[in-house]
Amino acid sequence: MSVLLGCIADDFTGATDLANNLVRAGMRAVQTIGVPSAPLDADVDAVVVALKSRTIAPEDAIAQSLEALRWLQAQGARQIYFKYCSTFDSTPRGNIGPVTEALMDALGCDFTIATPAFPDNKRTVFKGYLFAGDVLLSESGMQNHPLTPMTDANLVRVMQAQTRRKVGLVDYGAVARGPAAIRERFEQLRAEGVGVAIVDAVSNDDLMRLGPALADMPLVTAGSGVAIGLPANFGIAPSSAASALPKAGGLRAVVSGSCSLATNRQVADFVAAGRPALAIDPLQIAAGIDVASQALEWAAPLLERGPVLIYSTADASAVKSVQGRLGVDEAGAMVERTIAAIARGLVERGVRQLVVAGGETSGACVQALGIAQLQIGAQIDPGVPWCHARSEAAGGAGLHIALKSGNFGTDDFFSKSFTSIE
Ligand SMILES: Nc1ncnc2c1ncn2[C@@H]1O[C@H](COP(=O)(O)OP(=O)(O)OP(=O)(O)O)[C@@H](O)[C@H]1O
Ligand SMILES: O=C(O)[C@@H](O)C(=O)CO
Repeated sequence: MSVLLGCIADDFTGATDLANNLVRAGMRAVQTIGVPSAPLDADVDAVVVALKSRTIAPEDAIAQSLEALRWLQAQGARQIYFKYCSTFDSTPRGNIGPVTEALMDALGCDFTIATPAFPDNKRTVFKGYLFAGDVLLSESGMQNHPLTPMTDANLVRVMQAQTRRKVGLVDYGAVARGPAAIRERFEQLRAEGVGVAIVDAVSNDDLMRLGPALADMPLVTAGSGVAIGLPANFGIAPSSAASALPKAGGLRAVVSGSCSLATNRQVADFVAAGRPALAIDPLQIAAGIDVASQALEWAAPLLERGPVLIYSTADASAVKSVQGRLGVDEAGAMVERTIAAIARGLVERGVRQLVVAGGETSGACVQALGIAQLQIGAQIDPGVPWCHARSEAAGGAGLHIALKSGNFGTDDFFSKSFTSIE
């Protein structure tokens, strides 16, 4: 079984986001948790290897990405896609630039693109400037991100600061004229010694015009948006069969460790609807209280009438205060461990439909659940599909799981997720 498109994603929810767009465009896709140790045993068109490499040391991100590349090549991948965040989360140290460069070297490729455009989630690129919603990236709140503050929206500058290859721009003029004009611009840039081209795109039509121009490129680097234009290059058309999953059953729950604005609204909406919800307090975890067991005891009698929500989600000032007392990394790790233990306990108690909010939180939960591979199903909201996976915590049985990026999803996401698979 040979895959067509081999993808490397720098975080878990981002991997699901990419796989979702591929499935919507007709590809059958699976997501692996880390680089598998054995050959793929699924008949699919695309594989997304999910790493947790966004904010680790650049040399570690390179090593993990190259290991993923080697595994994907061994599965026959004809084109490689490096997926990063639609808000281009990175610092001058990386990891977008260094990983791109290492993949280019390994593939012997002298030219690639970089575009985080994802119009379905209001990420657009114009004249090389990235917008999140109606404002420049650097005014969107991302300038205050604790790990990857994005203070410059000019992606040519941002990318140039993290790569030795020359960075150029395929601007909207070329993109609007279609694949031939885009290819012509690629050749012009290549002749000027450019190795990485930021590409403008403000709509899905732009991404569909970009797709054919990428058909012969060994490496594509992008957010998830560019993926919508690639399956057609392999003769694949959208089909609902690609997103078919086994029927969902079992108890329902949501766990959330995301403190993003969208997740805060989603928690408030769930609570306001009068549904059972329990907040967990990081300071109690730090005090040695067995918060996970208490949460599971609380949930047990409510699950039959579920869904229930267990969350550490809090607003920015509450998070800052906890971080001030416990330290940023320590607070994060403690909360992640606790939510992961809760997720495991819920599945051990019969939960088979689980929504997890937050990228880091999802990573911790998927690992605690003993999940190695996710089959991608139908979209709930842009960037977030239901997935199906075998889980050690379920005794090897399958469960449905949705991994939601912090800033994705409508306010009623937690309730509507479950009605969407009834
Ligand atoms: N109340 C809290 N106080 C301090 N830290 C918290 C609290 N709740 C969660 N955290 C930590 O904050 C981090 C949230 O990151 P996570 O990636 O899960 O969500 P996100 O940033 O909203 O999602 P994404 O990466 O998809 O945008 C985790 O490390 C989590 O453990
Ligand atoms: O591209 C995005 O915005 C998401 O898939 C993501 O990577 C969030 O961490």
